[in-house]
Amino acid sequence: MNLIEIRQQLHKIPELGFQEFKTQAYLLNMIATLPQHTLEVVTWRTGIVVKVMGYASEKKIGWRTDIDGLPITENTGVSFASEHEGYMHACGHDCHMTIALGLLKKLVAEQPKHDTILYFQPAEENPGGAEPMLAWLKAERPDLVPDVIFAAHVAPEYPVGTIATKPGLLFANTSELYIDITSVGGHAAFPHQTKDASVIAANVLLQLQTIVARNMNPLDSAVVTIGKMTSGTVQNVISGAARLEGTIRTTTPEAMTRIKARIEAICAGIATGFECDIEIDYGSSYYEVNNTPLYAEKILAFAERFSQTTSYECPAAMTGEDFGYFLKEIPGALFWTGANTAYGLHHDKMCPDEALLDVNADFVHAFLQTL
Ligand SMILES: CC(=O)N[C@@H](CCC[C@H](N)C(=O)O)C(=O)O
Repeated sequence: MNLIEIRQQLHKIPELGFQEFKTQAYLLNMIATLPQHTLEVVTWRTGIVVKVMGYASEKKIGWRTDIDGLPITENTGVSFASEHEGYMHACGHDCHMTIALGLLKKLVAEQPKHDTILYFQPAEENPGGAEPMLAWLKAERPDLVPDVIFAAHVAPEYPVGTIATKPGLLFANTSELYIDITSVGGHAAFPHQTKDASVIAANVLLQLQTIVARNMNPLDSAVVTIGKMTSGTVQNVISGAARLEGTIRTTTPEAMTRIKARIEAICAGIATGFECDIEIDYGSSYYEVNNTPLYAEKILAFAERFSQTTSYECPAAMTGEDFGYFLKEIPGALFWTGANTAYGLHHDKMCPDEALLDVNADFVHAFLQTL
């Protein structure tokens, strides 16, 4: 089966974090079709670790792919659209898995010098699979912890063959943010008997906007975004409950701590002022993706030499990636790879150019041999 067919089959079965049962079964089946004499395959929850034994190994080289989808209803119109209503591979993880399978096929066909370990990691979007997967590896299978590790992420805005990364910080620290307001609802005509949760939520939303504008050094980038706000039930009832859902992004862990302290102070002040109850939950948080300079530079230099790619030293972005937890403990780097699609990540029409699959399987295979 060629890589385009594999990607299209994976695209049909997106599943949420730690529920990637069909995806895991599909990947295990594909891995089972390969000659097994150099392979060791182990599973961890819905993830898979595949070790390819090197012929004269002096180190363990890791390649990580994420495997989960998003709760988005697909609107691409492609013939191989998601068969799971309400779910979509809108962040390119179907492409990431296919590149990893293409890489594995090459490693089996041509045994590498060094042990090469592929990590099919669940739950990148939510709630985060990298941190618990690495903890399990360290506790139960330290022999499968790599000495160096790499990963790629599709980049809609770049042409296929563009390999973009940078030394140091590439992606932000992230934290989800959920704020629940509980107050007193009632009849729309008797506001004096209520404490309107919609008005309180509006105050919280506006005061949150002061954090980046007034509490952060303008030379430090940060984001506080509320992406979803819900309140009330019907037009003539004053709401007694509201919920704000968002995300925080920072370029340092210290800035994340500062922002959270400000959110808590603002919510405490509003709760006192409006006589209501406000609960904050930070959901899942990811550590920054901080590339080891040596390896980011190696990727860029190799992409410049390799016949199918060009290199671009890109700026950091406020996206998040739980691959940051691997890089917190293990040297390595993540790079963007061009996907040439008009729609951005997490868009319901995001549709990567499948030419990227073979280019990246070839590129990653050739790059890992240089280490
Ligand atoms: C590459 C990418 O788009 N990553 C996601 C990671 C989500 C982190 C978490 N669920 C959050 O929303 O904070 C991103 O949104 O950057």
